[in-house]
Amino acid sequence: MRRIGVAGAGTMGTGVAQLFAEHGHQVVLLDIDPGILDRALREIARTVRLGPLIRPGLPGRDPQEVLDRITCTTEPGALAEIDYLIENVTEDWPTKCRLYRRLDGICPPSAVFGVNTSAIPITKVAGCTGRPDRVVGTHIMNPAPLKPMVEVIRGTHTSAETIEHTLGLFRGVGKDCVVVGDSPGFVTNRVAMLTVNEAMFLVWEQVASAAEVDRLFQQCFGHAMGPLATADLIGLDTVLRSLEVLCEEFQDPKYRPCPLLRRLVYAGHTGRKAGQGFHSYETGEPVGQKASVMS
Ligand SMILES: NC(=O)c1ccc[n+]([C@@H]2O[C@H](COP(=O)([O-])OP(=O)(O)OC[C@H]3O[C@@H](n4cnc5c(N)ncnc54)[C@H](O)[C@@H]3O)[C@@H](O)[C@H]2O)c1
Repeated sequence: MRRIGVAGAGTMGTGVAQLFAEHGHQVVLLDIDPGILDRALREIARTVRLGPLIRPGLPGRDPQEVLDRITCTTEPGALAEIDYLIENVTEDWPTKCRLYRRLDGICPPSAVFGVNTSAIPITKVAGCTGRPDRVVGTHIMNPAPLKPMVEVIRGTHTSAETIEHTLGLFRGVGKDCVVVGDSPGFVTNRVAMLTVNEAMFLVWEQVASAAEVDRLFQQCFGHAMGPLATADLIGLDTVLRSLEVLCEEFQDPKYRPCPLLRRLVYAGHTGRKAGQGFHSYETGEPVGQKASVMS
């Protein structure tokens, strides 16, 4: 059993806290917003309760036992005794850098910092700390309790010991890992963000509707979800920020975000978490409706 600090209780932090608490770890869950922490606990209770339906074959768990392992806080000082941090705050460089500088002075020097970013280089994050050898990319897929693979990113200074420690931690919660080198977007998002952005341009140019684009990917290529439903699941605000990071880091306009993506984010239609993105989720399931801001 380890003490895991989880920073950020949004889409990713909620799933990461659940994953570690379900496997018997003590979790300290940090966010700046108490309302988001309350929502995270409600969501974890709901998902654990539905576990046997969502994950057939896996043992059912008692939601209260899982919740009892999670301590919520808005105070970074509560992470003073953790063994391992998994950071999932907003994909915004000043926000992440400020938090790493603060936590570097709070968390034990031996603690490893796992960076769950979509695109920011791990070596850049490590530069905000005095422990660059103990900073490693832990790109966890969404939803964290369900996806079997973690992309582990070795920054310039990440030590072999930190990589081994990280692989052991994730294997212990049932995840497989692939270790890759450092690059903006790593392997997965350097490719995936281009794909989802190009799919958005197809809708923007009225070549096809969002539902048609997704159906083609599902039925021609056998993908479980099309690129626009995937973008909705990630969160369109996070997709936009990730494309901006890729554009800035590579200085390559091929990553310029589609104007339709910006418009949806400005309208608050950030995808599944908002009930509306490229698809509508008001009934709990995508129906492939056109968002009004698209026309
Ligand atoms: N959504 C995905 O599918 C996905 C997948 C892998 C990685 N990521 C990465 O994970 C990170 C979080 O993404 P998300 O989708 O969960 O975003 P989100 O917007 O749902 O959640 C971010 C949370 O961070 C909190 N936060 C902001 N500043 C904070 C601070 N200083 N201290 C503590 N909490 C703070 C916010 O209140 C919010 O609850 C991003 O870096 C993103 O790129 C996202």
